Order: sequence, then structure tokens, then C-alpha cells
Amino acid sequence: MVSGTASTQQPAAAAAAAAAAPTRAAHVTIQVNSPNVQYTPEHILSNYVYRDAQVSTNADGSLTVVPTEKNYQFKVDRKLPKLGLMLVGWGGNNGSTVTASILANRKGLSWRTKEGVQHSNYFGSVIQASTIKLGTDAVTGKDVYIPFSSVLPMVHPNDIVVGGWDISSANLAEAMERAKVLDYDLQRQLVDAMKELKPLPSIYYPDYIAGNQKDRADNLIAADTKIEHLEQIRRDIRNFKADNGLDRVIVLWTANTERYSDILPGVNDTADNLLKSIKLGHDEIAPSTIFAVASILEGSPFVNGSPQNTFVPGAVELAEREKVFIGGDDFKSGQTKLKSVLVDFLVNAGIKPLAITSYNHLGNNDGMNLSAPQQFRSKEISKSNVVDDMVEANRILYKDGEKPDHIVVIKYCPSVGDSKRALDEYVSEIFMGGRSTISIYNVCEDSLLASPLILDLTLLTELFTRIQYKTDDKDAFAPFHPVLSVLSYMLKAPIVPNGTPVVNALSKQRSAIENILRACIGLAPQSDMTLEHRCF
Ligand SMILES: NC(=O)c1ccc[n+]([C@@H]2O[C@H](COP(=O)([O-])OP(=O)(O)OC[C@H]3O[C@@H](n4cnc5c(N)ncnc54)[C@H](O)[C@@H]3O)[C@@H](O)[C@H]2O)c1
Ligand SMILES: O=P([O-])([O-])O[C@@H]1[C@@H](O)[C@H](O)[C@@H](O)[C@H](O)[C@@H]1O
Repeated sequence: MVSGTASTQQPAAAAAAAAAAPTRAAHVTIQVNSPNVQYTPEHILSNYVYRDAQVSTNADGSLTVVPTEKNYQFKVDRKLPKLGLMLVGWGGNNGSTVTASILANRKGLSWRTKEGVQHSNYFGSVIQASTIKLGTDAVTGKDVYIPFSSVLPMVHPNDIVVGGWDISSANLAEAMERAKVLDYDLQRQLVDAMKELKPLPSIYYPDYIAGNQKDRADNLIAADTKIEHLEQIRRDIRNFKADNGLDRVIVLWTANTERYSDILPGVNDTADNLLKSIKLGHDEIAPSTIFAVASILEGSPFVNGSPQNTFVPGAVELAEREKVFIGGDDFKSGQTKLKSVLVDFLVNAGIKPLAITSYNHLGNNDGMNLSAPQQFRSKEISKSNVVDDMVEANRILYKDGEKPDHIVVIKYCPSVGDSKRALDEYVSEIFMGGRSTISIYNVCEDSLLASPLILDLTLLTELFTRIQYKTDDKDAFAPFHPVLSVLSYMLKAPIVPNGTPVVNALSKQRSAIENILRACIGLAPQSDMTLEHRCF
């Protein structure tokens, strides 16, 4: 164990026991037999033709379309790193639940509930519990599906070493109990391992989160200035990496939702101004931005699972300058995830949503923090913008600037705990002036929705640190843009490289991940044309 922030790395004896009963999704080894794909001991190399179409508008309003082709080479490093994940807000409902799930899966734990015996799994993780179509069977012609995690070499969540920070001193067993998410018979089996895990002291700027969080803040870095906070967090990251023998550390914010930061010229509008403002201790620098800057300066990717604007322009510029991945914002876990499917279906079916009313109540600490106006406002923004791309793509249904009414309500109701109750109503205009009303009632432990997303965000970010591309106009291979928009499937308000489009439609977001991974092994995008079943 590592003192201070004990990680989930196990003592030898427990490791031996765990190895006896590992639980891992079935892994399939695939080898693409193509002149466009080369396997070396170190890399997978592929040549890929990226096909698109360029559209020009003519004077008479007609459109001319020219198919385009661009040659890409992809290079994937096959060597898996020893991966560490440092969670900010480690003692929260999400942090304690995702940590417990890794320990439970690693040990192959089962537990009893009134429904019978439950077994550890990673359901809800696209990478660990979903499949992709690889092709059709050479003999039977049937579709062949493989685990998403088998397309490219990927770290297994069981192998992630978890640590992190919290303003609360509760150890992870106390945090797990406080969260009231996991069944008692499972918690009982994890207490001994979890109680050894203690969050590192963190930073607490009362102005940024709800006043009702004050009593939690008993585990703070013993320093007063923001520059000292930054340097301590940087040391924490270095120490965690060294003490656990890690090759890579990813930092992920799953702490409370903060209020938005004002974007102030000369303060946080450029990387140099942001670094200077931290040195000067400027008030308008959020804890999440301090963590983001510390991660970037340590070369550790930083992912924001909450809705606040952690990535002020100066933080984005710093990530671009340091070529370190950043991703965010706000896990897309339940009500909003469903919205990004339902609106996509309705609009693409030529049905016009007129009003979307999203109400939910929940009783966990997140809900209590969100009961404060400024913190709710951060969440309202991230939950409200999720339909914009789908609406703007259909000018038959919506005139320029026209949008459906969209109401977001969140209420705090302590007695329901982590079990969020979401009620949604979609009123749409249909054929010949008709109306359709879809009402949905959705109940689920919010943390059981978010925890697998934390794993997917971590595993995909790590994978993309091992992927480089080269085009004909480049002399050398290069990494993807530091603003890692490919993470958007897991996020309500995806950050994207400046000037590029935001895509919220869930089907498009998943296709983007799947087809980029397919391109890395020289396979064409999944088109679903299935001409082999139509033209014969
Ligand atoms: N389904 C979901 O659970 C879901 C979905 C989307 C977004 N989120 C967001 O994820 C975040 C975490 O959700 P949760 O349910 O785990 O909340 P939580 O309140 O249970 O956990 C947050 C933790 O962060 C800690 N914390 C607060 N400020 C901190 C700081 N500056 N440094 C370190 N720790 C700090 C708190 O002590 C707490 O333990 C919230 O912002 C929430 O809005 C959650
Ligand atoms: O389910 P979803 O809309 O994706 O997201 C959730 C909200 O519905 C909930 O109100 C909030 O407390 C959670 O933090 C999360 O943001």
C-alpha cells in the first residue's frame, strides 16, 4: 500500500487470492489479414483512406457534391502501460462505487440480495460490456460480433490502480457506507480492502460549491496560496506514479459540481495569464481548474466529469501547448443519455419535438450540492444544450434559430438517496397537425450509471495516448488533438477543438469511437448497408 493515498494495489497475499478468481470479459484475439495492416512487436500500423464529400452551393441554390479521399496512416502502440487513475472527489458516491467495483471484479466477488446471487461485472461500460460487428462469417455468412475491448490492445479495468483526493477525510469503506449505493452483502466483503484507502487532502474554495458542503471539508492541504496548492497536487501526482510504479496517470474530476468561473481577460483567458493568476492567488480560479493545470503540467490527461467550465480558455491553451489530453464535461449517465437517443430518433424520423420537460429528484450529496442555485445553473446548462446539434441538422422541421421548449428541473429529496427518479415528457408535432406525447419514468442509482462511464473515459483516454496518425502532408506521426472530443459519448456537454462541431447524438458518438478503432486496424467504417443480404 502507498501511505497517504493508499492505492488499490494489493498486498501480495491478496493479489494471489485475487489472481485465483479473476473476472475478465471474454477477450478475442483478432488478426487483420490485409496489405494495409502491418503488425510489429511494438505497433499495429494501418493505411486508411478517409472518404467524405465536399459540398458547394451554386448561384441558383443548387448544390454540387464532390467525393473526397484523404490518406491516413495510424500507429497504435501495443504495449499496455501500468495505469493509475487519480479521482478528485474519491470519497464521493461515484468515486467510492467505481473503486469498490474494481476491487469486486478483481476478486471475482458475488453477493446475495433478495433477487438471488449477484456477480461482479462491468455492465454499463461500452468497452467492457458491449460488442461491435467485425464482419461476416466466411462459412455461414452470419454477422460476427466481438467485445469492444478486443478491437485494439486495451488496459483492463481490473488492472487500474486507483487513488485520489477528497476534502472529506472519510476512508473509502466509510465513503462506500455513506454512499448507500452497493448492497450490504457486497460492502461487507470489501470493507477490509476499502478502509485502507484514504483520500489525499485536497483544496476547498467555499465560494465554488454549495454552502451545505462545508461540514465535509476536514481534509485540506496545509497551505494557503493557490500556487502552493498547485505544487502540492503536482507532487501528489508524481508521488502516486512513482510509489505505484506506474507508466501513466489519468486524473478525473468526480468531485462536486462547481459554479461557473467568469472568463476574465488578463486572468484566465490565456495559458500564461492563468499561470500568472494562480501565482497571484486570483479569486476567480476554481479548484477544478487548479487540478486541471496541475495534471497538464505533469503530463497527465485530465477529464472533467462535472458540468462547470473547468476548461477556461487558458487551461485549453495550456493543454494544447503541452500536448496533454483534456476531456469533459459532465458524465452523460441517464436522463440526458436517453434524451440524446430519443431526440435523435424523433428528429430523424421527421417528427418535431415541441417541448422537452426533464424533471428529476435525488437524495445523494450531489443532489444536495445541486440544490444551491449556482451549482444547479452549471448542471442546467450542460443538460439543456444536448439537443442543439440534432435540431440544427433538420431545417425542414425547425427554422433557423427555432428550438423546442426545454425545461430542466432537479430537486433534492434526501429520502430517495442515490436512487434518482427521472420523469421526462416529450411533446412532438406529427403528421397533419397531430401531437405525440411520450412520458418516461426512469429510476436508477445514479452512481451505478456514472461509474462505468468513469472506466470508459479512463480506458479510452489511455488508449488514445497510444494512437498516432500521419497524413500525406505530414512528415511524422502525431497524436490526436489535445481536446479529446472522441470522449463525447460519455459526456453531456462535450468539449471540442475550437471551431469544430459539437455532436451530442449518441449513435453518432458511438459510431465515431467504433469507426476510428476500426480504421486503426485498416477496416472500413461500419455502414450497416449489408448489401450481401440484399443484392444476391
Ligand atoms: N450519475 C451521476 O452520478 C452523475 C452524472 C453526471 C455528473 N455527475 C457529477 O459527478 C460529480 C460527483 O457525483 P457524486 O454523486 O459522486 O457526488 P458526491 O457529492 O457523492 O461526491 C463528490 C465528492 O467530491 C468531494 N469534493 C468536493 N469538492 C472537492 C475538492 N475540491 N477536492 C476534492 N474533493 C472534493 C466531496 O467531498 C465528495 O466526496 C458531481 O459533480 C455530479 O454532478 C454525476
Ligand atoms: O441523468 P443525467 O441527466 O445524465 O445526469 C444526472 C442528472 O439527471 C441528475 O439530476 C444529477 O444530479 C446528476 O449529477 C447527473 O447529472
